[in-house]
Amino acid sequence: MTDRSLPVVLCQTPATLLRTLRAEPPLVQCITNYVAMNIAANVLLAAGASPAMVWDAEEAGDFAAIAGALTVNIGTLSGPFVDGMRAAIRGAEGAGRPWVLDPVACQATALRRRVTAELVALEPTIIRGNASEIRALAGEASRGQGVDGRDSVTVAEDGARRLAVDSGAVVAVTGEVDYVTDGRRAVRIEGGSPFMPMNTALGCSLTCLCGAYAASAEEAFDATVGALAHFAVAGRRAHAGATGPGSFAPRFLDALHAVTPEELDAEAVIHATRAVPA
Ligand SMILES: Nc1ncnc2c1ncn2[C@@H]1O[C@H](COP(=O)(O)OP(=O)(O)O)[C@@H](O)[C@H]1O
Ligand SMILES: Cc1ncsc1CCOP(=O)(O)O
Ligand SMILES: [Mg+2]
Repeated sequence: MTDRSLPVVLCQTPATLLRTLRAEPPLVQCITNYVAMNIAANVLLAAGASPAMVWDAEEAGDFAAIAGALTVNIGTLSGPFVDGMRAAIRGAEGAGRPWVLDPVACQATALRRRVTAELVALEPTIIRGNASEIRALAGEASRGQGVDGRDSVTVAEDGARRLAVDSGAVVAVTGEVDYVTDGRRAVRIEGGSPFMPMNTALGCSLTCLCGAYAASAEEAFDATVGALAHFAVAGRRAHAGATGPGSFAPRFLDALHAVTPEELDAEAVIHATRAVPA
């Protein structure tokens, strides 16, 4: 890691968290969309975690109580999904487990705005979205086009800080350079690949990986940084041998699997920054 002030900002480095994740693979309940289910499950398995795409309301609450973490994604929203989300969040909270919200395309329709507002009020541990989604959640103008972000991470940083303070969640804004804040601390993470936004559901998969890291982390901030650093390092490695989004995809899975905890800390480019602007 490149920034000497990081030990002040992070209690547990990405390597520490990845070591624990691989030694005791966490069961992660992922309520995600139909596009992402298979892709995200493979991402979690490659990274070293144990995914379960369980969302029906009849069992979602019971399952959340036995999982290490829950992730909730509104990508292919419908009434039954929302019922499952409510039940799972109740189960996770009852069991004291962290849960992560992915507000896919939350700016796009009245239904998405309403459901996202309800979910944020239920106090997610972590919120992870692209810059357009985070700007919309923060009450700012969003240029998002459906599920795709069209804003820069930089313009979403102020909103992310306010959202973190107002919601109590750690907020991650992803894009070319990622930004993570809890309203007090903030870091930027470099890496990844321009082929990543050309592969559907990688953001959704990253949200699920945030859950995997949060399952055993002492702090949600460190867990979020760990998961994003893992993606950034694997993405940069995979880009090196790829000729386009198609050849990038299998290389990315291989890289998620191959990176060791020591290599993760050595290759991650993480910079601490001021959470409160001067
Ligand atoms: N231009 C880019 N260069 C490098 N990495 C990127 C780029 N755009 C997105 N990523 C990475 O892709 C992953 C998914 O982020 P993003 O595309 O913002 O989410 P979403 O798929 O939800 O819109 C993150 O790890 C992010 O850092
Ligand atoms: C294409 C699409 N349509 C509804 S959900 C979804 C996947 C979005 O995935 P991501 O937000 O990770 O790009
Ligand atoms: Mg997304």
